[in-house]
Amino acid sequence: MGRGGGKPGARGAHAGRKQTWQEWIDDYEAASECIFKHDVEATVIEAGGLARISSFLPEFVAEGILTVLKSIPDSKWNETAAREDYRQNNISHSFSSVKQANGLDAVIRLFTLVRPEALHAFSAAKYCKRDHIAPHDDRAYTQVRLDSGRIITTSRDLAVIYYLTKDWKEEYGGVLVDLEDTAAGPSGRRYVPQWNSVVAFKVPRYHAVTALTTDRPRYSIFGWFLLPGKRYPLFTGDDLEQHKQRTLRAKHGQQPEQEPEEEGGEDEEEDKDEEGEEGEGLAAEEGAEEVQAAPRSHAGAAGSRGRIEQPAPKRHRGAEAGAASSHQGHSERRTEDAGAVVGGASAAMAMGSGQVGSRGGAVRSIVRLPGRWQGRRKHACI
Ligand SMILES: O=C(O)CCC(=O)C(=O)O
Ligand SMILES: [Fe+2]
Repeated sequence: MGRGGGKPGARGAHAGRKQTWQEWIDDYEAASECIFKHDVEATVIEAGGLARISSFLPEFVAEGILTVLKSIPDSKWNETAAREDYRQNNISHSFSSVKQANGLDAVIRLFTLVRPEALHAFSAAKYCKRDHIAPHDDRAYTQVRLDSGRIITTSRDLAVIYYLTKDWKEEYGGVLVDLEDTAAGPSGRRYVPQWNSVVAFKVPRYHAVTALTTDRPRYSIFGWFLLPGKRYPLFTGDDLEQHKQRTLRAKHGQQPEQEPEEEGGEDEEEDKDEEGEEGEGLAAEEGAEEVQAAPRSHAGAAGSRGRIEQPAPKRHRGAEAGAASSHQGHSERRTEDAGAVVGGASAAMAMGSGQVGSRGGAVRSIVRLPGRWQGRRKHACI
Protein backbone atom coordinates (compact mmCIF):
# COMPACT_ATOMS: atom_id res chain seq x y z
CA MET A 1 0.00 0.00 0.00
CA GLY A 2 2.91 2.36 0.50
CA ARG A 3 3.11 5.42 2.65
CA GLY A 4 -0.09 6.80 1.20
CA GLY A 5 -2.04 4.12 3.04
CA GLY A 6 -5.78 3.77 2.96
CA LYS A 7 -8.02 2.13 0.43
CA PRO A 8 -11.56 2.56 -0.67
CA GLY A 9 -13.92 1.50 2.05
CA ALA A 10 -11.25 1.53 4.68
CA ARG A 11 -12.83 4.31 6.68
CA GLY A 12 -15.95 6.23 7.39
CA ALA A 13 -19.57 5.41 7.72
CA HIS A 14 -19.98 4.06 4.25
CA ALA A 15 -20.88 0.52 5.15
CA GLY A 16 -21.73 -1.66 2.24
CA ARG A 17 -19.81 0.26 -0.36
CA LYS A 18 -16.38 1.60 -0.93
CA GLN A 19 -15.48 5.07 0.12
CA THR A 20 -14.95 7.28 -2.86
CA TRP A 21 -11.86 9.42 -3.17
CA GLN A 22 -13.98 12.52 -2.63
CA GLU A 23 -15.36 11.04 0.58
CA TRP A 24 -11.84 10.26 1.66
CA ILE A 25 -10.82 13.89 1.20
CA ASP A 26 -13.92 15.05 3.03
CA ASP A 27 -13.05 12.67 5.86
CA TYR A 28 -10.77 15.11 7.62
CA GLU A 29 -9.33 12.52 9.93
CA ALA A 30 -8.26 10.23 7.11
CA ALA A 31 -6.96 13.01 4.90
CA SER A 32 -5.05 14.85 7.58
CA GLU A 33 -3.54 11.69 9.00
CA CYS A 34 -2.21 10.80 5.58
CA ILE A 35 -0.78 14.21 4.81
CA PHE A 36 0.62 14.84 8.27
CA LYS A 37 2.49 11.57 8.40
CA HIS A 38 4.59 12.67 5.44
CA ASP A 39 5.66 15.72 7.41
CA VAL A 40 6.55 17.42 4.18
CA GLU A 41 8.13 20.45 5.72
CA ALA A 42 10.42 18.53 8.06
CA THR A 43 11.34 16.19 5.23
CA VAL A 44 12.28 19.14 3.04
CA ILE A 45 14.42 20.68 5.72
CA GLU A 46 16.14 17.41 6.53
CA ALA A 47 16.90 16.90 2.86
CA GLY A 48 18.54 20.30 2.58
CA GLY A 49 15.73 22.27 1.01
CA LEU A 50 14.15 19.92 -1.52
CA ALA A 51 12.60 16.51 -1.09
CA ARG A 52 10.66 13.98 -3.08
CA ILE A 53 8.04 11.89 -1.31
CA SER A 54 6.72 8.84 -3.13
CA SER A 55 3.29 7.20 -2.75
CA PHE A 56 1.94 10.42 -1.35
CA LEU A 57 -1.75 9.58 -1.39
CA PRO A 58 -3.72 6.37 -1.36
CA GLU A 59 -3.78 4.97 -4.87
CA PHE A 60 -7.54 5.38 -5.30
CA VAL A 61 -7.30 9.04 -4.33
CA ALA A 62 -4.47 9.63 -6.82
CA GLU A 63 -6.59 7.95 -9.50
CA GLY A 64 -9.54 10.14 -8.56
CA ILE A 65 -7.46 13.29 -8.81
CA LEU A 66 -6.14 12.23 -12.21
CA THR A 67 -9.73 11.76 -13.34
CA VAL A 68 -10.50 15.32 -12.26
CA LEU A 69 -7.61 16.74 -14.26
CA LYS A 70 -8.31 14.60 -17.32
CA SER A 71 -11.93 15.69 -17.36
CA ILE A 72 -11.11 19.39 -17.40
CA PRO A 73 -12.13 20.52 -20.89
CA ASP A 74 -9.48 22.09 -23.09
CA SER A 75 -11.37 25.35 -23.00
CA LYS A 76 -10.83 25.61 -19.24
CA TRP A 77 -7.08 25.22 -19.29
CA ASN A 78 -5.32 28.55 -19.34
CA GLU A 79 -2.36 28.43 -21.62
CA THR A 80 0.51 30.45 -20.40
CA ALA A 81 3.54 31.15 -22.47
CA ALA A 82 6.20 33.76 -22.72
CA ARG A 83 9.55 34.20 -24.23
CA GLU A 84 12.45 35.14 -22.14
CA ASP A 85 12.40 38.88 -21.77
CA TYR A 86 14.38 40.38 -18.97
CA ARG A 87 12.85 43.78 -19.41
CA GLN A 88 9.44 42.28 -18.78
CA ASN A 89 10.84 39.91 -16.18
CA ASN A 90 9.58 37.00 -18.16
CA ILE A 91 11.21 33.67 -18.25
CA SER A 92 10.74 31.33 -21.14
CA HIS A 93 7.93 28.97 -20.32
CA SER A 94 4.78 27.37 -21.61
CA PHE A 95 2.18 25.14 -20.03
CA SER A 96 -1.49 25.24 -19.04
CA SER A 97 -3.01 25.63 -15.65
CA VAL A 98 -6.33 26.07 -13.95
CA LYS A 99 -7.49 26.91 -10.47
CA GLN A 100 -11.15 26.16 -10.62
CA ALA A 101 -12.79 23.15 -12.16
CA ASN A 102 -15.17 20.40 -11.14
CA GLY A 103 -13.67 18.51 -8.25
CA LEU A 104 -10.51 20.59 -8.08
CA ASP A 105 -11.54 22.54 -5.03
CA ALA A 106 -11.43 19.42 -2.86
CA VAL A 107 -8.09 18.39 -4.32
CA ILE A 108 -6.53 21.74 -3.55
CA ARG A 109 -8.08 21.69 -0.09
CA LEU A 110 -6.33 18.38 0.49
CA PHE A 111 -2.94 19.83 -0.35
CA THR A 112 -3.44 22.74 1.99
CA LEU A 113 -2.99 20.22 4.80
CA VAL A 114 0.72 20.23 4.07
CA ARG A 115 0.82 23.51 6.00
CA PRO A 116 -2.61 23.93 7.51
CA GLU A 117 -2.55 27.48 8.77
CA ALA A 118 -0.77 29.00 5.87
CA LEU A 119 -1.99 31.10 3.05
CA HIS A 120 -1.56 29.26 -0.18
CA ALA A 121 -2.08 29.35 -3.92
CA PHE A 122 -2.51 26.04 -5.75
CA SER A 123 -3.48 25.10 -9.29
CA ALA A 124 -3.65 22.11 -11.58
CA ALA A 125 -1.15 21.99 -14.43
CA LYS A 126 -1.04 20.29 -17.77
CA TYR A 127 2.12 20.27 -19.86
CA CYS A 128 1.92 19.19 -23.48
CA LYS A 129 4.58 18.64 -26.11
CA ARG A 130 7.30 21.31 -25.97
CA ASP A 131 5.94 22.82 -22.77
CA HIS A 132 8.66 23.72 -20.29
CA ILE A 133 9.84 26.29 -17.78
CA ALA A 134 13.27 27.85 -18.00
CA PRO A 135 15.38 28.13 -14.86
CA HIS A 136 13.78 30.25 -12.19
CA ASP A 137 13.57 30.24 -8.42
CA ASP A 138 9.86 30.88 -7.77
CA ARG A 139 10.46 34.08 -5.88
CA ALA A 140 7.38 36.26 -6.08
CA TYR A 141 5.09 38.36 -3.98
CA THR A 142 1.39 37.69 -3.94
CA GLN A 143 -1.17 40.05 -2.59
CA VAL A 144 -3.85 38.45 -0.52
CA ARG A 145 -7.14 39.85 0.61
CA LEU A 146 -8.00 38.53 4.03
CA ASP A 147 -11.52 37.93 5.29
CA SER A 148 -11.33 41.24 7.06
CA GLY A 149 -10.84 42.98 3.75
CA ARG A 150 -7.30 43.80 4.65
CA ILE A 151 -4.79 43.32 1.88
CA ILE A 152 -1.40 41.95 2.68
CA THR A 153 1.66 41.16 0.65
CA THR A 154 2.96 37.64 0.93
CA SER A 155 6.00 35.81 -0.34
CA ARG A 156 6.12 32.29 -1.67
CA ASP A 157 7.84 30.16 0.89
CA LEU A 158 7.29 26.48 0.17
CA ALA A 159 6.63 25.03 -3.27
CA VAL A 160 4.74 21.75 -3.57
CA ILE A 161 4.26 19.80 -6.78
CA TYR A 162 2.21 16.62 -6.92
CA TYR A 163 2.73 14.49 -10.03
CA LEU A 164 0.03 12.52 -11.78
CA THR A 165 2.25 10.99 -14.44
CA LYS A 166 2.05 7.24 -14.89
CA ASP A 167 5.11 5.38 -16.13
CA TRP A 168 6.83 8.58 -17.10
CA LYS A 169 10.20 8.17 -18.76
CA GLU A 170 13.09 10.57 -18.74
CA GLU A 171 13.07 10.76 -22.52
CA TYR A 172 9.57 12.24 -22.42
CA GLY A 173 11.07 15.45 -21.02
CA GLY A 174 9.09 17.34 -18.42
CA VAL A 175 11.87 16.58 -15.98
CA LEU A 176 12.15 18.83 -12.96
CA VAL A 177 15.78 19.85 -12.63
CA ASP A 178 16.94 21.00 -9.23
CA LEU A 179 19.70 23.35 -10.25
CA GLU A 180 20.88 23.86 -6.70
CA ASP A 181 21.73 20.24 -6.09
CA THR A 182 24.99 19.94 -7.93
CA ALA A 183 26.07 16.84 -6.02
CA ALA A 184 24.65 14.84 -8.88
CA GLY A 185 26.58 16.89 -11.46
CA PRO A 186 27.08 20.49 -12.49
CA SER A 187 23.73 20.67 -14.22
CA GLY A 188 21.73 19.70 -11.17
CA ARG A 189 19.64 16.76 -10.04
CA ARG A 190 16.90 15.52 -12.31
CA TYR A 191 13.52 14.42 -11.04
CA VAL A 192 11.56 12.44 -13.59
CA PRO A 193 7.93 13.04 -12.64
CA GLN A 194 6.79 10.03 -10.69
CA TRP A 195 3.20 8.96 -10.33
CA ASN A 196 1.60 9.94 -7.01
CA SER A 197 4.72 11.65 -5.70
CA VAL A 198 5.36 15.08 -4.27
CA VAL A 199 8.39 17.25 -4.76
CA ALA A 200 8.55 20.12 -2.29
CA PHE A 201 11.17 22.77 -1.76
CA LYS A 202 11.84 25.98 0.03
CA VAL A 203 11.66 29.11 -2.11
CA PRO A 204 13.90 30.51 -3.47
CA ARG A 205 15.46 27.56 -5.23
CA TYR A 206 16.59 27.43 -8.83
CA HIS A 207 14.91 24.80 -10.90
CA ALA A 208 13.58 24.21 -14.38
CA VAL A 209 11.21 21.93 -16.24
CA THR A 210 12.68 20.49 -19.42
CA ALA A 211 10.66 20.59 -22.62
CA LEU A 212 8.25 17.73 -23.22
CA THR A 213 9.03 15.57 -26.20
CA THR A 214 5.96 13.36 -25.92
CA ASP A 215 2.32 13.71 -26.86
CA ARG A 216 1.35 12.41 -23.46
CA PRO A 217 0.10 15.14 -21.15
CA ARG A 218 1.99 15.72 -17.93
CA TYR A 219 -0.54 16.43 -15.17
CA SER A 220 0.28 17.87 -11.78
CA ILE A 221 -1.03 19.90 -8.89
CA PHE A 222 1.34 22.68 -7.99
CA GLY A 223 1.48 25.72 -5.80
CA TRP A 224 3.00 27.54 -2.93
CA PHE A 225 2.49 28.26 0.70
CA LEU A 226 2.81 31.95 1.31
CA LEU A 227 4.19 33.91 4.21
CA PRO A 228 3.12 37.43 5.05
CA GLY A 229 5.62 40.10 4.22
CA LYS A 230 8.40 40.48 1.74
CA ARG A 231 10.77 37.73 2.64
CA TYR A 232 13.30 38.32 -0.09
CA PRO A 233 14.18 41.00 -2.55
CA LEU A 234 12.82 40.77 -6.03
CA PHE A 235 14.51 41.80 -9.20
CA THR A 236 14.95 45.50 -9.53
CA GLY A 237 17.06 45.70 -12.64
CA ASP A 238 20.39 45.72 -10.86
CA ASP A 239 20.65 41.96 -10.93
CA LEU A 240 21.40 41.82 -14.60
CA GLU A 241 25.16 41.72 -14.18
CA GLN A 242 24.87 38.94 -11.62
CA HIS A 243 22.61 37.14 -14.00
CA LYS A 244 25.23 37.33 -16.74
CA GLN A 245 27.91 36.07 -14.38
CA ARG A 246 25.79 33.11 -13.39
CA THR A 247 25.09 32.28 -16.97
CA LEU A 248 28.79 32.30 -17.69
CA ARG A 249 29.56 30.15 -14.67
CA ALA A 250 26.86 27.71 -15.66
CA LYS A 251 28.26 27.46 -19.16
CA HIS A 252 31.60 26.57 -17.70
CA GLY A 253 30.12 24.01 -15.38
CA GLN A 254 30.99 25.91 -12.24
CA GLN A 255 29.00 25.77 -9.08
CA PRO A 256 26.41 28.48 -8.81
CA GLU A 257 27.12 31.04 -6.16
CA GLN A 258 24.68 30.97 -3.27
CA GLU A 259 22.77 34.17 -2.91
CA PRO A 260 22.73 35.87 0.44
CA GLU A 261 19.29 35.48 1.89
CA GLU A 262 17.57 38.57 3.06
CA GLU A 263 14.85 38.62 5.61
CA GLY A 264 12.68 41.39 4.40
CA GLY A 265 9.31 40.37 5.76
CA GLU A 266 7.22 42.96 7.36
CA ASP A 267 4.58 40.73 8.81
CA GLU A 268 0.97 41.43 8.13
CA GLU A 269 1.88 44.59 6.45
CA GLU A 270 -0.85 46.64 4.92
CA ASP A 271 0.14 47.01 1.38
CA LYS A 272 -2.48 48.70 -0.65
CA ASP A 273 -0.14 51.25 -2.09
CA GLU A 274 2.90 49.24 -2.92
CA GLU A 275 2.25 48.31 -6.46
CA GLY A 276 5.62 49.57 -7.45
CA GLU A 277 7.37 46.91 -5.46
CA GLU A 278 5.88 43.91 -7.00
CA GLY A 279 7.70 41.99 -9.59
CA GLU A 280 9.53 38.87 -10.39
CA GLY A 281 13.05 38.16 -9.58
CA LEU A 282 15.53 38.09 -12.34
CA ALA A 283 18.83 36.38 -12.44
CA ALA A 284 20.29 33.52 -14.26
CA GLU A 285 21.27 30.10 -13.31
CA GLU A 286 22.80 27.38 -15.32
CA GLY A 287 20.52 26.02 -17.91
CA ALA A 288 19.06 22.59 -17.97
CA GLU A 289 19.01 20.78 -21.22
CA GLU A 290 18.67 23.23 -24.04
CA VAL A 291 16.96 25.76 -21.85
CA GLN A 292 18.65 29.09 -21.71
CA ALA A 293 19.50 30.86 -18.53
CA ALA A 294 16.53 32.82 -17.42
CA PRO A 295 15.08 35.04 -14.77
CA ARG A 296 14.92 33.70 -11.33
CA SER A 297 11.25 33.66 -10.99
CA HIS A 298 8.09 33.18 -12.87
CA ALA A 299 4.71 33.94 -11.57
CA GLY A 300 3.52 30.41 -11.45
CA ALA A 301 -0.04 29.65 -10.68
CA ALA A 302 -2.49 30.66 -13.26
CA GLY A 303 -6.19 30.58 -13.69
CA SER A 304 -8.02 33.70 -12.98
CA ARG A 305 -11.61 32.72 -12.85
CA GLY A 306 -13.71 34.02 -10.05
CA ARG A 307 -12.75 35.09 -6.61
CA ILE A 308 -10.98 38.18 -7.78
CA GLU A 309 -12.59 40.62 -5.52
CA GLN A 310 -11.33 43.76 -7.08
CA PRO A 311 -9.24 44.43 -10.12
CA ALA A 312 -5.66 45.10 -9.27
CA PRO A 313 -4.41 48.32 -10.71
CA LYS A 314 -1.64 46.76 -12.72
CA ARG A 315 -3.32 43.58 -13.75
CA HIS A 316 -2.34 42.39 -17.12
CA ARG A 317 -5.15 41.65 -19.50
CA GLY A 318 -3.34 39.72 -22.12
CA ALA A 319 -4.66 37.43 -24.74
CA GLU A 320 -4.86 34.58 -22.29
CA ALA A 321 -6.38 36.54 -19.48
CA GLY A 322 -4.62 35.78 -16.29
CA ALA A 323 -2.96 32.64 -17.34
CA ALA A 324 -0.99 34.25 -20.08
CA SER A 325 0.51 36.66 -17.70
CA SER A 326 0.93 34.27 -14.92
CA HIS A 327 4.50 33.45 -15.72
CA GLN A 328 5.45 36.96 -16.33
CA GLY A 329 6.84 39.29 -13.89
CA HIS A 330 6.65 42.80 -12.76
CA SER A 331 3.57 44.51 -13.98
CA GLU A 332 1.85 41.21 -14.61
CA ARG A 333 2.68 39.61 -11.36
CA ARG A 334 -0.54 40.49 -9.65
CA THR A 335 -2.37 38.30 -12.03
CA GLU A 336 -0.34 35.29 -11.20
CA ASP A 337 -2.28 34.18 -8.22
CA ALA A 338 -5.41 35.99 -9.08
CA GLY A 339 -8.38 33.83 -8.43
CA ALA A 340 -6.62 31.63 -5.99
CA VAL A 341 -8.52 30.50 -3.03
CA VAL A 342 -5.86 31.28 -0.62
CA GLY A 343 -7.24 29.33 2.22
CA GLY A 344 -5.02 30.37 4.98
CA ALA A 345 -6.52 29.21 8.17
CA SER A 346 -7.22 25.55 8.19
CA ALA A 347 -10.59 24.26 9.04
CA ALA A 348 -9.34 23.56 12.47
CA MET A 349 -8.37 27.11 13.05
CA ALA A 350 -11.49 28.49 11.54
CA MET A 351 -13.52 26.18 13.67
CA GLY A 352 -11.58 27.10 16.72
CA SER A 353 -10.47 23.57 17.31
CA GLY A 354 -7.03 24.36 16.27
CA GLN A 355 -4.77 21.45 17.12
CA VAL A 356 -3.69 20.38 13.73
CA GLY A 357 -1.25 23.06 13.05
CA SER A 358 1.71 22.30 15.17
CA ARG A 359 4.59 21.52 12.89
CA GLY A 360 6.74 20.54 15.79
CA GLY A 361 6.83 16.82 15.26
CA ALA A 362 5.60 14.03 13.15
CA VAL A 363 2.64 13.32 15.37
CA ARG A 364 -0.11 15.84 15.34
CA SER A 365 -3.48 15.93 16.89
CA ILE A 366 -6.16 15.04 14.47
CA VAL A 367 -9.31 17.03 14.83
CA ARG A 368 -12.48 15.77 13.31
CA LEU A 369 -14.14 18.51 11.38
CA PRO A 370 -17.50 18.71 9.74
CA GLY A 371 -17.91 17.27 6.27
CA ARG A 372 -16.03 19.17 3.63
CA TRP A 373 -14.22 20.92 6.43
CA GLN A 374 -16.85 23.56 6.62
CA GLY A 375 -15.91 26.88 8.01
CA ARG A 376 -12.58 27.14 6.29
CA ARG A 377 -11.64 30.66 5.70
CA LYS A 378 -11.32 31.71 2.16
CA HIS A 379 -8.82 34.39 1.51
CA ALA A 380 -8.35 35.65 -1.96
CA CYS A 381 -5.21 36.50 -3.78
CA ILE A 382 -5.57 39.63 -5.77
O1 LIG B 1 6.02 20.93 -12.52
C1 LIG B 1 7.15 21.01 -12.05
O2 LIG B 1 7.89 20.02 -11.99
C2 LIG B 1 7.69 22.33 -11.57
C3 LIG B 1 6.80 23.49 -11.88
C4 LIG B 1 7.41 24.80 -11.53
O3 LIG B 1 8.58 24.93 -11.35
C5 LIG B 1 6.57 25.99 -11.39
O4 LIG B 1 5.39 25.96 -11.73
O5 LIG B 1 7.10 27.02 -10.94
FE1 LIG C 1 8.93 26.77 -10.29
